[in-house]
Amino acid sequence: MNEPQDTLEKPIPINPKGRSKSFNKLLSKSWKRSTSSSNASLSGTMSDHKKSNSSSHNYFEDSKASSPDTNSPLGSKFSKLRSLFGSEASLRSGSDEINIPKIKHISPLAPADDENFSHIPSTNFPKSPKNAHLEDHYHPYETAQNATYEKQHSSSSHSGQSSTTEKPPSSTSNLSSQFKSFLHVSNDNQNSIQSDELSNTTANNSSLLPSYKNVSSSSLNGIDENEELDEFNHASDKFHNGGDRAPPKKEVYTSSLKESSESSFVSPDDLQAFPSIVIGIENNEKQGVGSTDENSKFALRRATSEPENKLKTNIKSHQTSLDNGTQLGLHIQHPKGADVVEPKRSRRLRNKSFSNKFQDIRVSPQSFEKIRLLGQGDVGKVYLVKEKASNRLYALKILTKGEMIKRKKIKRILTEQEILASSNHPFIVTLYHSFQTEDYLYLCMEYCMGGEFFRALQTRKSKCISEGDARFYASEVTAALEYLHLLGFIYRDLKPENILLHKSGHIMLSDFDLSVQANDSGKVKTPMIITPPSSSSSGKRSRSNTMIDTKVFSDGFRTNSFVGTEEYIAPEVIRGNGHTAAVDWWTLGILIYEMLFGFTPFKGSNTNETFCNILKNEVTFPNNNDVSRNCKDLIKKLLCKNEQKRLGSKMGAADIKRHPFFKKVQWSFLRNQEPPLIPVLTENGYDFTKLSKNKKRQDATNNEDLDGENKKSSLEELEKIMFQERVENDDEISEDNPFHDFNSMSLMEKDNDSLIYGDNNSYGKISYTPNSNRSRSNSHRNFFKK
Ligand SMILES: Nc1ncnc2c1ncn2[C@@H]1O[C@H](COP(=O)(O)OP(=O)(O)OP(=O)(O)O)[C@@H](O)[C@H]1O
Repeated sequence: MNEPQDTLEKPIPINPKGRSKSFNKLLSKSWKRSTSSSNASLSGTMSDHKKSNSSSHNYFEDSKASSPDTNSPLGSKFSKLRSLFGSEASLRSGSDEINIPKIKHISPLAPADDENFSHIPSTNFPKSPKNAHLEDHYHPYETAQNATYEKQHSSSSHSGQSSTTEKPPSSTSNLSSQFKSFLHVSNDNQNSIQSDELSNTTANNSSLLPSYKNVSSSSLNGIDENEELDEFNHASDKFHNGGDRAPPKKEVYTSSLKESSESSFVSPDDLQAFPSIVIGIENNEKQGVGSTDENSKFALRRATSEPENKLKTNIKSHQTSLDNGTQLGLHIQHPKGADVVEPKRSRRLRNKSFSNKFQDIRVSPQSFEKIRLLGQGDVGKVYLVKEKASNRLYALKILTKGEMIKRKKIKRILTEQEILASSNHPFIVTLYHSFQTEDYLYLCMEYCMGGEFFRALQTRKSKCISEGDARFYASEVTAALEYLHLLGFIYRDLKPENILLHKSGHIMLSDFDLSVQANDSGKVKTPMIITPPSSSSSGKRSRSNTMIDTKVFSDGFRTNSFVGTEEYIAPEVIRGNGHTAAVDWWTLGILIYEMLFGFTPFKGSNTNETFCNILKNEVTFPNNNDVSRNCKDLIKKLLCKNEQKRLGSKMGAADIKRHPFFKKVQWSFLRNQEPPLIPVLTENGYDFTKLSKNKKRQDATNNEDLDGENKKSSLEELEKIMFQERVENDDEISEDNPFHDFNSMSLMEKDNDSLIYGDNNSYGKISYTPNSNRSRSNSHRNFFKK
């Protein structure tokens, strides 16, 4: 059944310096060091932060201190905060991101073709030692193809990319309601088209793409791949030049919720949105944690969330497709109609775009019992906890308010909450509760038992995986990014550390604190439904290949922040000319490369060298015949330094999904794919928390002034407070509180699939076992060979 554990490599402890952190965090830290002499402990209660008033003050010296609201019963409470940050208004609007001038020193490393850096001779660029041993991969055919493809791409110019400055997160209500409405329609229609897709996919694929076979074998057949790539490049040309675009007026969903009755029509032919109705293999028996039954399949069920009135209006029109879905064995939440009792929502929550999913807070810190520390970031810790009442396991992220104020991370957490709360996607971690106390913010999320995908990679001998397995993870990441882009968010921090593994082995994107909301104009944007040109002589449009232009949601948006993770950062971010959602497609290219080869393509011996390589070097591939031409072509197109020619820059995810590398992927059924490996909690596994103990120790437990015992008791003291403080309800938070926009709320749970606590497990050690249900063609064996 499973291959023995000893085929796994013991992961090497991560050198804290070896693996780069999200870059914005590095910059904030160095900037902070040069501007502040704070000696306050980096984590702790607000009283700790009182001590650091003088140093914190530096950050807000331009702000006018607001006088304490002596009339307010909450005045005294917030005086603690005020003493730290002066004007809360300036805090809320203040950018917490470091602008590019901070790193302008690297600009001489920019490529010679960039007009800003044309004076730098290219010979001055140090060669990455990593790249030095690599085969220079300039296959004449590929080079020619790339040239043709890029020429084709560049022919359709980018208009409307005006420069806008990044603004604090605003309500996404317009966009979100439109999108949710869109998704709602698409979900239902999705059901009706899925059966068609099932029967048509093979036919369509075979008509569009000449060969439909195992990629590992097709990789040996250069001719087939050349044809596919030719076809893709040719189709791209037609596609991007408006070739066979569906007429937008008639078939495109054009409206927000307000016009639900007339606007809910979308031709089933034209939809291939990612459905939020969950399809999957039902796991009727609830699995206890610690079950090591690798044959168990877990459905990734999500409650669909729709405003009740919308559901009622559309019940009739969608009943048929819902029924069709049921026949197909899909999990569909049938609306309860008249029985629905409106749950209580605070006034503030009612104004939020995600208010249909959440109700007033139902839990408090005391509702949870700490099991263990899962990890920690700059301003907080993530604990594995069990909810006392239900025995369910969750990951509870606890962030220290004072620390967030000092590090100007308030905007970050608001964005993170907004994204987690707005999302309803199988590959994005579910937020169950969020709340705040006097000193802390809490995000209670789905516990991703498999931990970081990065750790799973570390257990491979060569730290890499087979192409088939890389395709699996890349397709799930693409779907998650597509969804985020549709919501109007740019993720900006894709890397294996931020991809968590669900107990089922599917991915879960997490850590959205570097994300940005691209559509802050309040303008409702219209998703374009596009049908790519058919290669068949009949010219009949293929329904399974119909795509949505996700780029429309961030059109015209550019932001100048310097964010990302060193080895994953896109050239346009380094150049500082602003960047768009295309940065996410760059990072996807780096991720696929790292999955395949075990290292990133531009890593240098120091930050400057890495940036230089990113700006100057073309991606090269090790002499590795295991990787197909299609795969290399995809990576090259994603790692195109010119963001306007980069794959994904025209239609967003639709561009990527059409690439021949993904030709076998059935995008609507990603959740039904068998993951290459299943995480298992077992005493024979690895304790990754211990491995990463050097990572980001920023808190009181790392205070050099404390010895071992004192550190321990200091942490225990803090944890006591974290799990004891009283929840502050939304209405208790005054408007001048910097955390006013952080909602205390609970998900309206219809279907909670969280793990149940079992006390026979330490929850400390994880191993990854091959999925015996994954077919041979999915090459899980290769995964474990590596
Ligand atoms: N839902 C979850 N399930 C399981 N483990 C999690 C979950 N969320 C976070 N973790 C673990 O906690 C660690 C810290 O999470 P966090 O979101 O703070 O990310 P970070 O990037 O390390 O920190 P930062 O907040 O500074 O970005 C992660 O690296 C991960 O190992």
